[in-house]
Amino acid sequence: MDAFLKGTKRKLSAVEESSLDDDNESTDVKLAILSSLHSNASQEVLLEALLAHDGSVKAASASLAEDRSGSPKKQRTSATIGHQTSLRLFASKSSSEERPVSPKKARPLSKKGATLHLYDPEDIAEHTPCSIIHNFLPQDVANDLLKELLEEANTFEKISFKLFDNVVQSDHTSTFYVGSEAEINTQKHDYFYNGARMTNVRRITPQLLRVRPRVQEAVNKEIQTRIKTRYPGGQKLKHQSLDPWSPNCAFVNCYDGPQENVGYHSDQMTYLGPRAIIGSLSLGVAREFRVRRVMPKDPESNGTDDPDSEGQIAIHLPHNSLLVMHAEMQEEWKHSIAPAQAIDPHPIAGRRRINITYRDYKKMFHARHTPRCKCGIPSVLRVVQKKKENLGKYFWMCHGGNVPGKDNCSFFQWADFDDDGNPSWDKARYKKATPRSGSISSSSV
Ligand SMILES: O=C(O)CCC(=O)C(=O)O
Ligand SMILES: [Fe+2]
Repeated sequence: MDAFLKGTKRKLSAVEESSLDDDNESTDVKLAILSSLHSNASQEVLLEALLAHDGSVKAASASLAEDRSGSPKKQRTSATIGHQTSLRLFASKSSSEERPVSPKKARPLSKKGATLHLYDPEDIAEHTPCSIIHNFLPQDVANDLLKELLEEANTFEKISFKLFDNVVQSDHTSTFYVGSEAEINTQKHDYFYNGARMTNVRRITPQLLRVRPRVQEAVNKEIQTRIKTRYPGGQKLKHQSLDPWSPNCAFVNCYDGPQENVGYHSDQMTYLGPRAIIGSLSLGVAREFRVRRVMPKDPESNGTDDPDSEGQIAIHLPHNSLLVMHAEMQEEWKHSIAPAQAIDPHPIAGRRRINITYRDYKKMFHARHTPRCKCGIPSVLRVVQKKKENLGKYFWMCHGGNVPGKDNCSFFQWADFDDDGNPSWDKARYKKATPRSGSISSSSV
């Protein structure tokens, strides 16, 4: 998982109205400001509000004030899963065949500060960067996989990741599965996540292996449907790979009880390449997956843009559903698993939800090929999401500073991929260099 948001440390100054928009403040300062404005709220609630509003103290504060005034539409935690309904019931004419457009062009239905709940696969495909298949596996296959992973999950670990300036533990547990003993070794030695090596890597289990071809086939079909019906001109996106999606590893998460959650983030593209596609299978307790578009900042706006101006969309993920995160997801949207107020216990899993994200680690993005920073470790691949000037440009940067007690070496380099996402060091496949001029400091991304 990627680091969520970042800020540079500065000494706490007086709490002023003007500091509400200061993106450079550290989390501690932001929390202190929020705490002074909402003295009854716990640190946890304040941090959640800050996360939900992309680090904007002003937006977080407004939403906390609204919560306090009892507005029902501003619930931070989700209630138990609702009924299957479709937005199409309310629309006069809405069919994906009639309108082959990118979701970018579709009128946003979600509104600032509100959550739009979607259940229907067509609604989800139309309004989010995802598609979903309900009742994906034959019942016995889904149950066998669930039972196997519940057993595995007894020894999963919490992972540390960087949230603003603080390294925190996510409260849910997870483990990473790869294909062979040799791959376990390379994962443990060559690959870096949040500036450090991963220790908890396991060999893929029989049931994960059994299900993989079905996921592969379904995701490749969904990708083609997406391209034909949703992308401009029926063409794949720029930097999207031409290769069929071929998952070779799986990240498995376990959420035990309604409160275990994961905050808004984009997944790391470092070893998947740009326009990464992920097949995400949900088993056990149904939970809410939330997505929201990352809104770029207009340099003219003097920081008055609201990152939450489109609101968020909740996709309900019942047992045995396959969610495909399509090529626009990691660059243009963020996602989270929201804490729930209540859950419906599952007959096999009880309070637990298992999530498997099948991923396609690309050969040419192996950590031995990707640029190294001055710390001597493979750098992290990111994309400009906020500043309009360089929006959508990819870059490599040092993530060594995510390790407690270590600093970033400030390595920064624009990434160079061709239209099909091949990196420039892949001499056999890379087609044309995209001209990039001038040098730029990481502060302008
Ligand atoms: O649990 C889920 O459905 C999503 C998990 C996730 O976002 C991740 O592993 O990066
Ligand atoms: Fe994720």
